[in-house]
Amino acid sequence: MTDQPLRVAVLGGGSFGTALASIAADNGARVRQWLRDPALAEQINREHVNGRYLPDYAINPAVVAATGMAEVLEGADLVLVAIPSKAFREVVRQARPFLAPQQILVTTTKGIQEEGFKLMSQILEEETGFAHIGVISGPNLASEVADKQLTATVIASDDPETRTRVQTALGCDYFRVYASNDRYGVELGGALKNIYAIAAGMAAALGMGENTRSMLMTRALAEMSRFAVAQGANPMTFLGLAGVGDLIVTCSSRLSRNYRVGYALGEGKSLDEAVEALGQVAEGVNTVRLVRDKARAEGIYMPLAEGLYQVLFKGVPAKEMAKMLMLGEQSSDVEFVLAREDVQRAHRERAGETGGEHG
Ligand SMILES: NC(=O)c1ccc[n+]([C@@H]2O[C@H](COP(=O)([O-])OP(=O)(O)OC[C@H]3O[C@@H](n4cnc5c(N)ncnc54)[C@H](O)[C@@H]3O)[C@@H](O)[C@H]2O)c1
Ligand SMILES: O=P(O)(O)OC[C@H](O)CO
Repeated sequence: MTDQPLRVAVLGGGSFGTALASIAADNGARVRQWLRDPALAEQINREHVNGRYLPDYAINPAVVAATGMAEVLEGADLVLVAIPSKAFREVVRQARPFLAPQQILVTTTKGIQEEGFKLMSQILEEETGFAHIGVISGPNLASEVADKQLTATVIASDDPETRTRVQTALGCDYFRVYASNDRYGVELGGALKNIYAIAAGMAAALGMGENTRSMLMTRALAEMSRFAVAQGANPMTFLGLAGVGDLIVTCSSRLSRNYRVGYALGEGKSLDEAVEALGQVAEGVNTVRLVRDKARAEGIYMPLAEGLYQVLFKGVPAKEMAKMLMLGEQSSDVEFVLAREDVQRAHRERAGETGGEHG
């Protein structure tokens, strides 16, 4: 009896979906990719290039693209869903009639659904009720993955079969796949870092230096962890690839779409102009609004998210906001070591002793 190759289906014809499809094919899987645009599907099949999203990289010729859900999903062992958050549920619903419970369903999408503040793996679970559900997230700029630059990612699932099958399907000599059982933390990290990538792009366009970038990234990590703890997630996950790893790459690279939107805003473009010039989805624009609203509703201190919200949606100039943030509370460096409340209490006590002298 011969071993059947793994059968992988990728939903989405964007840059990351395409890069992952090519890796799976490099590893010997039978790969089918679903996308909406018949001309792009034809180009992938004929020229082995995705001219719209990854024009400069060759795709493994074994990847077969198609616009029919049924033919792509038929017999698939592993389904990777790489669709922007706004269309994610709609596409999963389209796929649902062709899915089966033994399949492994994995999201790569770093975004949040507004209704119910749902992460994409929660949507996979709600729409299918299947047991094998996971999340891929990490410092993974798609064009670098397509260029076979040495890269690492995380597969997060509480299901060991999902973790090991994805590690086998995608792990190779240029792409390492580390495992986590904190699906919520890994997924939340991927969504939250997009907010701070916009801020980092903005800071770069305003000519701010390396100290500023380092402060921004580190305070972003503190803010992300604070939010995660409030949502019941394990903040330790943010020490890994899907937390600090992804934060570093997305806050440092012009290859990041979120960083580029921030950069355009820092150059004085309006949000509409910045998004239009990008021509792709920067998930952070929507995420900042959702996270800021949730933080306010739940009383979570998130000055960076609030400041960015004011710049993006309320017309506050980015430079003004940076100045205001520098005059905000000087709280604890690492809140797991020294609680923020302890710093605040010490300031209040000192102010009481000195009759309000600045602490
Ligand atoms: N691009 C990256 O570097 C990268 C890296 C890691 C993770 N991700 C995440 O993976 C997800 C997918 O990213 P991507 O870069 O592959 O693609 P993308 O976000 O640019 O778009 C994905 C694809 O979805 C399609 N699409 C959009 N709306 C649709 C709809 N209503 N119905 C059907 N298809 C629709 C687009 O046509 C495109 O082919 C993103 O949400 C992103 O957060 C991206
Ligand atoms: O292009 P972005 O900003 O969506 O970021 C891409 C990836 O998330 C980087 O890991």
